[in-house]
Amino acid sequence: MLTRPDTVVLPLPPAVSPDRHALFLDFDGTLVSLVDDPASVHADPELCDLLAALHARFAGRLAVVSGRSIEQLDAMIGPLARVITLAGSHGAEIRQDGHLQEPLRPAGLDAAIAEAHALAALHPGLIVEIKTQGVGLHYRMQPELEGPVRARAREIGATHNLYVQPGKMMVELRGPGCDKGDAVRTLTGRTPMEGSLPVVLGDDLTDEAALACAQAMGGFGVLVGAPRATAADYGLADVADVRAWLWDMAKG
Ligand SMILES: O=P(O)(O)OC[C@H]1O[C@H](O[C@H]2O[C@H](CO)[C@@H](O)[C@H](O)[C@H]2O)[C@H](O)[C@@H](O)[C@@H]1O
Repeated sequence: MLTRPDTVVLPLPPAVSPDRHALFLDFDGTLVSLVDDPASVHADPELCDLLAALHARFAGRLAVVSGRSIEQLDAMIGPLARVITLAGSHGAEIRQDGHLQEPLRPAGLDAAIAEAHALAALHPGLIVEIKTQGVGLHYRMQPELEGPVRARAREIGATHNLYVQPGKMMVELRGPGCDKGDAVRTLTGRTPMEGSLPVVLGDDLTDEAALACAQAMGGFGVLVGAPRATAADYGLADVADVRAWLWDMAKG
């Protein structure tokens, strides 16, 4: 539920404690800045150092919870991705201690990918992003395509029984039935996060389920970016502020 109206400037988050809290961090727009081409994103050395420091300080009570697939997170983050807990594909995939939990690939996904490519063939600025559980249509380079692309995505989703996931300058077709809040609930029910209060940082609509979950479980959510309707209690302005706040938490 979006409990905060879109005009409210949220306060800065309080400090969190490794003894009481678990950290759930969104990736794009929270840990790394948004760019035109989703395939060009990678975790820079400072971000890898930060995640490693948080993983150590919070004794494993850290997860990256992303709309990206775990396959993509592995490629973007590198070897450290094998060490930290990951929830990918908007909560559908979870990997912890080397154990991967993933649903079946959605039945209609290959047909949806073919239709996404057919649409992109008509619009050179449209990027098709193929993921293990979904397909994204990115119009950041041609924002005027938002209306028609979202309309076509709704048609493709209805035809192939796929959930239409809106995002920033993109829309995705993915398997239905899970969200990032489910991933937060699942992980906080397991060692080493069991009993911890979840703290969720995220910027996009897909993060709202996790932000609401954190608040409902006695933790809190932090919205990254400009004020908007949100379930988060706190806010940070941008990726640089997120990293600075997280470094403070990592150093204690
Ligand atoms: O949950 P996240 O980790 O934030 O993933 C959400 C989506 O992020 C990516 O798209 C966004 O970042 C792109 C690269 O900066 C940008 O071009 C795009 O406009 C943003 O929406 C990713 O490509 C998607 O697959 C994720 O679902």
